[in-house]
Amino acid sequence: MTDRTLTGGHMLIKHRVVLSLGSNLGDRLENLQDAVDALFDAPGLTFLALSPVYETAPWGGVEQDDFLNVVVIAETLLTPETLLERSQSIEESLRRERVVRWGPRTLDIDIVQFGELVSDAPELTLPHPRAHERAFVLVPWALLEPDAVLTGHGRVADLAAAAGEQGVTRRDDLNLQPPA
Ligand SMILES: Nc1ncnc2c1ncn2[C@@H]1O[C@H](COP(=O)(O)OP(=O)(O)OP(=O)(O)O)[C@@H](O)[C@H]1O
Ligand SMILES: Nc1nc2c(c(=O)[nH]1)N=C(CO)CN2
Repeated sequence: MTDRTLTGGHMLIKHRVVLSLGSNLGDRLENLQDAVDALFDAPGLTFLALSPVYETAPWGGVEQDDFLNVVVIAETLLTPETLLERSQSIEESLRRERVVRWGPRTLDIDIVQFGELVSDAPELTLPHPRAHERAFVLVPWALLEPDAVLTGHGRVADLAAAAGEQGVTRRDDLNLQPPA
């Protein structure tokens, strides 16, 4: 969904973005809450929806603790690069450690989809190259927007069904507040 706004002679394009947040180190719920708050603290990102919290088995073959994952949907006039910088500085401020690929982390923010942009740049691949096979992304996203399409892969609810819900448990006892 794309909307164009004329501001000071510049054409700004509003994109709908889907973000995946995960944590499996420290106070996982607090890490997610801090990340949700920080994402929307600075201007340029408008909150649309937050999924319930899911507890998820680690994906990727590294033996580690279970994650808490959520999906956030927003609208933005930021460029993809600026949104990535914002996400990475939030990860750093939560002292995220990246020792092992796909290993434990206090916070991970992935840009799953940015409008319908497609990019194969290694710094920012869009849509996220592994989102279509990750139940921890697809199941929460499908709950918010079953009919959304993951660009190049199809309907999110169908992809979630194909990925299976095994290892993905909705935790209604864990509450995140939407950003203020
Ligand atoms: N869509 C994207 N969202 C976030 N980061 C991305 C994306 N595409 C490429 N990257 C790049 O991936 C790099 C490594 O990211 P990171 O360490 O978070 O990987 P990971 O979380 O271990 O694995 P994964 O990317 O499979 O979730 C980041 O520095 C970033 O530049
Ligand atoms: N369940 C789950 N597994 C993961 C996750 C995550 O957020 N949730 N993030 C990873 C980093 O890429 C690797 N594996």
